[in-house]
Amino acid sequence: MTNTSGMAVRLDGLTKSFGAVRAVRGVDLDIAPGEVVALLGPNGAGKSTTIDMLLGLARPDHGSARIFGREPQAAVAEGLVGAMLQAGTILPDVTVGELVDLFGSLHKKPIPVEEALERAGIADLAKRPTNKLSGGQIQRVRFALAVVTDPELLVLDEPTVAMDVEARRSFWTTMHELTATGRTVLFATHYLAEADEYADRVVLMREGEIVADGTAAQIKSRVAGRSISMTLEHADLRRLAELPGVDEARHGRQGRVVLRCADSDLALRALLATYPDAVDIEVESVDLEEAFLALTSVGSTS
Ligand SMILES: Nc1ncnc2c1ncn2[C@@H]1O[C@H](COP(=O)(O)OP(=O)(O)OP(=O)(O)O)[C@@H](O)[C@H]1O
Repeated sequence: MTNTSGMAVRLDGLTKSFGAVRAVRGVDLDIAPGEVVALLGPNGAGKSTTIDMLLGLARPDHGSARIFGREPQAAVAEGLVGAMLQAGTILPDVTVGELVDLFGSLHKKPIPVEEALERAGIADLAKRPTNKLSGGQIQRVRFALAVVTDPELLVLDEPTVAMDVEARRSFWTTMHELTATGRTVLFATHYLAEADEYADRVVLMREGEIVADGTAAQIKSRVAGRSISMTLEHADLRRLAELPGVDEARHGRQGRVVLRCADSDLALRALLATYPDAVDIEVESVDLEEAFLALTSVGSTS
């Protein structure tokens, strides 16, 4: 049996430049077995370069990447890793079934082709020539190639990029079934909702560095905590802004008053003590999009 004890992924001081471009600047990241982690960041943040180094497709200038304690190439050769990358064409002049079979046969312990196609939701495409596929279907074939080796770790670079809403939903249903069996997943995405909904943990990158790492809820709360909105007659915004835990007070929609809070619990207690006539009170988290923009925009502090 394969020894897969220890961290599924361990990146230690990973650094890479392309000429003057410092693409990845000292990334440390541990991913435990069974975690589903989203790598989020704006264009050029260094996500693909990090993934390439993790898979042994690019050599770091400094630092190291390990998969279950092994060098990336060794882990890939052992079939411990399944990857779905954006780049790379799919072999033409074969059927989908033949392609997945060929790919599986290069590895030690492939699952049956039918099962890989089933897991990717393309059982009906087995006999389809690979040059007769839509963009979304090609993504699913890539996914079948990633799972046919029955890997412990799946690394997916923007897996749902060419899929419509329905295809995306069914893709994630399939992923859920896989992760329920304890597989580890690292996926890069631009869809914040996907990270929010499907990842146990979100790692935000900006300019080659990790700027936030936690559950989606923790990351949201990093950005100005929460907001409290209420109906309050004759509100004095200046005094409201001075309440403990409050950063800013403003008028919101439909005559409501909104407090942006660093500490919403503290602010709520102070609000109720000072303004008993505040009614219709709602406490809301900032959404991941606000947090993403705040934490990844150049010049923001983290
Ligand atoms: N082969 C290369 N040669 C030169 N510069 C590169 C190369 N690969 C990446 N870069 C640069 O390194 C930086 C990080 O790029 P990378 O592709 O890792 O970011 P990313 O977060 O994956 O972006 P995207 O979301 O657009 O895919 C960018 O400034 C990019 O232009």
